[in-house]
Amino acid sequence: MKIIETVKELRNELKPHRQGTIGFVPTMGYLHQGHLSLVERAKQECDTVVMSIFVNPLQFGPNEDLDRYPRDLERDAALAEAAGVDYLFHPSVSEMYPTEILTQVHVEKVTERLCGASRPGHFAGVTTVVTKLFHIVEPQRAYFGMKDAQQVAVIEQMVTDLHFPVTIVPCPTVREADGLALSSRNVYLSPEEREQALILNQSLREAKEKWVQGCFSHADEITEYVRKRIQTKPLADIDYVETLSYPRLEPLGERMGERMIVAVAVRFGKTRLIDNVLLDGRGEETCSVR
Ligand SMILES: Nc1ncnc2c1ncn2[C@@H]1O[C@H](COP(=O)(O)OP(=O)(O)OP(=O)(O)O)[C@@H](O)[C@H]1O
Ligand SMILES: CC(C)(CO)[C@@H](O)C(=O)[O-]
Ligand code: BAL
Repeated sequence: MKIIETVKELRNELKPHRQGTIGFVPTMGYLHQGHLSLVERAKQECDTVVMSIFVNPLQFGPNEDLDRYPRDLERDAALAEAAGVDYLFHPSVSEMYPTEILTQVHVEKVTERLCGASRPGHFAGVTTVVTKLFHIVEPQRAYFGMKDAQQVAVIEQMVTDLHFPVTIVPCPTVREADGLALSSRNVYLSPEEREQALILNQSLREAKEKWVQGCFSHADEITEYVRKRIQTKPLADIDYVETLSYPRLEPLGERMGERMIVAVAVRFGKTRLIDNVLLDGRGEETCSVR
């Protein structure tokens, strides 16, 4: 595996690989099995696998955890290499943003709710950096986790609207044995917070079971069920619980959608965790976006 820090060098290195399929796994590092599952899938489908590790300042709000976001390049490089990554792109902030950036990519509507509402500017930061990365790597396939289901919907929309020649491959959320979705931010949790955070997956799973059994008559009932279950945990500070259509992420209110997502963001102390479940009759594992 080669570790590359500049755009120029990566473009040069990738030239001979352009005959085959290039698969791309963008990340912010501090790798875990969730990231590695994306690499595994890319290895199955592509000739060359590029992973980026870049903690993108543009997608963090002024009071968010940019400075304390966990970083460990040495450990990440060992994990990426063992997983079979061919090129690890790890640019500096000045390499990615050499001058003040005056061009940004904004996706409308699908960015209005959920994390788009609670993290203003976040998705413009994501779509802008992903556009830059796509232009640098020029992958045929790019791999994203459904833990960030809104991110998948937003990037799919961008790629469709702007004719990016890349296929977005959504991959299932990888969880700990007890159900907690793997996240780099889990390292911030105290043992007590971690224990109480299990309510996210528990309440979403229960909601899915009840939905399958026909216990809910409309979307708002599902939201209320999950909200009440999460509220039983004293350390849980709810940012949002919503049941929306997927991938358009439109409110359903007193209706049911054919394909819905129940998405949650909850703070435990200073740590904000997200999780979701798709209600589409086909199970979360299918997770195609369209
Ligand atoms: N548990 C997981 N299962 C599958 N994919 C995941 C998981 N966690 C993250 N990913 C995916 O890995 C890619 C990089 O995500 P990122 O580096 O932000 O990791 P993260 O652990 O989600 O970090 P954080 O939760 O702190 O935002 C994204 O496509 C994300 O959806
Ligand atoms: C896609 C991404 C790497 C863009 O910075 C980030 O949002 C992430 O890690 O999900
Ligand atoms: N996984 C999304 C990146 C972020 O939280 O900023």
